[in-house]
Amino acid sequence: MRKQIAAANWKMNLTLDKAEALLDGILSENINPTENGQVVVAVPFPYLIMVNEKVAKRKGYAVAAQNCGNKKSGAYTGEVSVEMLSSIGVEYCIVGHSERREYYGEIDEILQQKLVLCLDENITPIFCCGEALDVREKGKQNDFVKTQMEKALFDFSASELKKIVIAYEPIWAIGTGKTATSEQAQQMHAFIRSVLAGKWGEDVAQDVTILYGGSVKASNAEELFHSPDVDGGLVGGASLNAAEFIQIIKALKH
Ligand SMILES: O=C[C@H](O)COP(=O)(O)O
Repeated sequence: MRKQIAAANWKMNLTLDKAEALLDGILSENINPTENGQVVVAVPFPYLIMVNEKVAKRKGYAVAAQNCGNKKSGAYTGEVSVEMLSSIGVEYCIVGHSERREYYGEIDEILQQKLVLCLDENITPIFCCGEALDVREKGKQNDFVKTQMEKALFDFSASELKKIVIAYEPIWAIGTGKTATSEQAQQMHAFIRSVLAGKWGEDVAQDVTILYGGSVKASNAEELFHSPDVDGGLVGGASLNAAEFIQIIKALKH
């Protein structure tokens, strides 16, 4: 079975004391994900070391950055390089979240540079794609997501592509409480997998973990995650509550 991932994205929330308390709460239940299961906690840069120290001891848990610089190193004030992330033990990095695309002007070329740097440093990128409401209302969501994939992913070889996790996050479902139905999620995930198969072949497509993100919560996680092409979730708001996120971890396919 492909890797099944419950990924928390804390976004720009929590002070250090609250971040520590939340993490301790998440770790308190001692859930060991199955062989194919992985819990990833994507936290603000200042908390990466603290979180990594706690999760490194736990099988099946890993820390993620929410972003990284698109240059290797140098005079880029305020940026954090992939090499720095790697040097402190970060294993995953979110790339191309819609909030980065929308508020920080991250265009496809920048995202592709970040993906290359992550793969060079053996950090698993979680590449986000997904359409806005107006695109879905026009029925153009498949074309839109395929174009995002073509622009950011299509230059990679099959072996590189297999190291990337994809997160489908319809923008209209992020932080809105309006979750895609499990049918909508499954349809898009199957479509994404068919795009991967068309470019790299069916075997490669079957190996790629595709997460769903957008108002995942304890009450809908199991239904979403049990769709055949949904391999877990990238969870924002509900990951800020330990009890909710623990239920989401438990909802991963076994
Ligand atoms: O990265 C997470 C997504 O943006 C989903 O956020 P949300 O669960 O608050 O809707």
